[in-house]
Amino acid sequence: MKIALIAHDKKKPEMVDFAIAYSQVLKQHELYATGTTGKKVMDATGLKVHRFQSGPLGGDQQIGAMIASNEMDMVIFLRDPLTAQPHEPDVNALLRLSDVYRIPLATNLASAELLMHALSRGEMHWRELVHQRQSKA
Ligand SMILES: O=C(CO)COP(=O)(O)O
Repeated sequence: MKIALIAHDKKKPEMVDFAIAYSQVLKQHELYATGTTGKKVMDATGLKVHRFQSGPLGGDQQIGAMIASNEMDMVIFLRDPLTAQPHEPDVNALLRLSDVYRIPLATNLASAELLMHALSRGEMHWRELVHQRQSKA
């Protein structure tokens, strides 16, 4: 599965703790991230992460583009609901596209943990069926 990891600045420590706690699950998947989040996760865990631009410089949009081509299977986006972001339209676009394409999306730590448990129980296999159907179309 392709999993996107994104965290706003005040949520980055939470993302790092999350990635450490679930590194055994995450290491079995292809990880993508916005620039700074990806660097922090890689430095803390040693996990391989494909890094896009930083969020304010277009990283959310790059991940959004993957969602729009059905190439992203899960999004963990620890967003900060208490701080205004200069790139709010990009953030909203990413959340919107996740809903358009029915991509499992967690916007806080509690939901992110539920998605990790679902992933380890094999409850995300339906995404492979989506990919198979797409490649036949
Ligand atoms: O701003 C972000 C998401 O909207 C995150 O970007 P960074 O990971 O580069 O800080």
